[in-house]
Amino acid sequence: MRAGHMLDQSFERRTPTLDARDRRWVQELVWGVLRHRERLDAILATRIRGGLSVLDDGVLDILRLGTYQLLSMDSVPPYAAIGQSVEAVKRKHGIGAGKLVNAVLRRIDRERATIEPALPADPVDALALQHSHPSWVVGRWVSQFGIAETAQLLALNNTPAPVVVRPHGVQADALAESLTQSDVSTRRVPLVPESLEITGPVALTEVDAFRRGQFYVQDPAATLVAQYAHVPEGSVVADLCAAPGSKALEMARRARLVIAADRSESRVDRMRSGFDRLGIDTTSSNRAMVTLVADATQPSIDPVDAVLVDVPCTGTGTFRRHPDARWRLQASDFAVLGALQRQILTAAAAVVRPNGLLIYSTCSLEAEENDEVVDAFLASHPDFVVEPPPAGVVSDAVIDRGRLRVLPQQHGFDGAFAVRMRRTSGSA
Ligand SMILES: C[S@@+](CC[C@H](N)C(=O)[O-])C[C@H]1O[C@@H](n2cnc3c(N)ncnc32)[C@H](O)[C@@H]1O
Repeated sequence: MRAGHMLDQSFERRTPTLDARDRRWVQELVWGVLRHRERLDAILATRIRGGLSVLDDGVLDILRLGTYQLLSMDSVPPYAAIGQSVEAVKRKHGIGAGKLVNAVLRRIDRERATIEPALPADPVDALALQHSHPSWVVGRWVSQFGIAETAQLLALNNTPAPVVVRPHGVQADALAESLTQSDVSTRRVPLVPESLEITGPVALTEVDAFRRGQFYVQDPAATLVAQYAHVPEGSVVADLCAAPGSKALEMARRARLVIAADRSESRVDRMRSGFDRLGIDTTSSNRAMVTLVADATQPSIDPVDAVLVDVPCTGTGTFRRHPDARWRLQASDFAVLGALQRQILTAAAAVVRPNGLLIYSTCSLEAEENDEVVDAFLASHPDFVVEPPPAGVVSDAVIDRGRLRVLPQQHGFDGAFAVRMRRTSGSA
C-alpha cells in the first residue's frame, strides 16, 4: 500500500498460497491495522523516544501490526505477537530494531489497562483519533451530518462490511436453500427483497451455487441504484462506466439489451468473465448483454432508451470496505474527479434519445461529486428534468427530494447517490 498499490489487489497477489483460515487471519490483521492506524500511532508515539518520525517505515509497520495483535486480536497470545514481530523486524532491519520492537511491545503489553490515548479537546480531532480517520475528512462530515451521525459513520467504517449476494436465475428461497446445503447461512436484507446476507465466514467461490452461476455479490446500495434507475421493460440501456458489472446485471432484469462499457480493458475482461460464470450470452445475435472497452467522455453509440453513468469517484461511501482509502484521499481529489464526472455526465446526455432516461450515480458522500455535479448539469441542460421512479420501486427511506441517497450511518449499507433524469426534448 505504501507503494501506492490498492489493498484488495495487493492482498490477492500476496496470499494465494494461504489456506482459507490463514487468509482470514491475515485479512483481519491488515484491515484492522489500517482501520485503527491513527489510534495505534498515538499509542506508539508516546512510547518511542523521538516519536514515530525517527523510525523506518518498515519498523513502524511491524510495530503497528504487533500492537494491533496485542490489543485487539484475542486469538494471538502476547508472547507470540511480540516474538513474531521481533523476528520479522530483525530479519530486515537488524538486531537493534529487534531490541526496540521487543521493548516497545512489552511495554504496551504491560500498560494495556491504561493504554488509550487522551482525546484532544477539539471534537473533530477527538473523533478523528477515536475512530482513526483523517481530521480533515471528519471535519467535512461533521459540517454535513453533525457530530452524532458522523460518530456513527466513523464507527461503522471500522466494522467488517457485510457480504450480500443477489440470486441469478433462481429465486432467493431456492438460493438460500442451496447455500444452506453448502453450510452457508444467510438472512434477508431490509429494503432489498431477494438479496441475501451471508452471515458466517466462508470462501464463497468454493460453494456449489457460485460454480453454477446462481448469484453475484452486490452491496444493497448498488442494488438500490439499479432499481432506482428503473429502466423501462424491454429497453436498450447503456452503462458507460460498467465494470465490474453488477449494476448492468441488475438492469438486465428489465432491459432487452444492456451495453456494458468501461474504459479499462482489464476491468472489462474481468466483467466478461463474471458474466461468463453466470452463463450470460454476450456474443450471439440474441444476446442481452454486450461488453466493450470505451471512454465515457466520448461515447460512440447511437442514442438509447436509458444511460447510466456510475462515475469514478472518491468512494467515501465505501470506506468500510476499503480501509486504505481514507488514507489515500486528498482534498484535491474532489476537484479532479468532479471535472471528470461533469465531463462524463455531459457526454452521456448526448446519447440519450428524446424522452429517454439519464441516470447519474456515485458511491461518494460528498456534495462536490453528487448534488453539485447534477445541479450544474441541470442548470445547463434545461431539456433534462429529475424524474424519480414510480412510488414503491424503492423505499422512501432512501429517497430525498427525488434523489437516491443511501447513507451508511442511516441505512447500514455502502453509501450511494443517484439522480434519474428524463430528457424532455432534443434532436438526438
Ligand atoms: C464506480 S466504478 C463502476 C462500478 C460498476 N458500475 C458496478 O456497479 O459494478 C467506475 C468505473 O468507471 C470506469 N471509468 C473511469 N473513467 C472512465 C471513463 N472515462 N470512461 C469509461 N469508464 C471509466 C472505471 O474503470 C470503473 O470501472
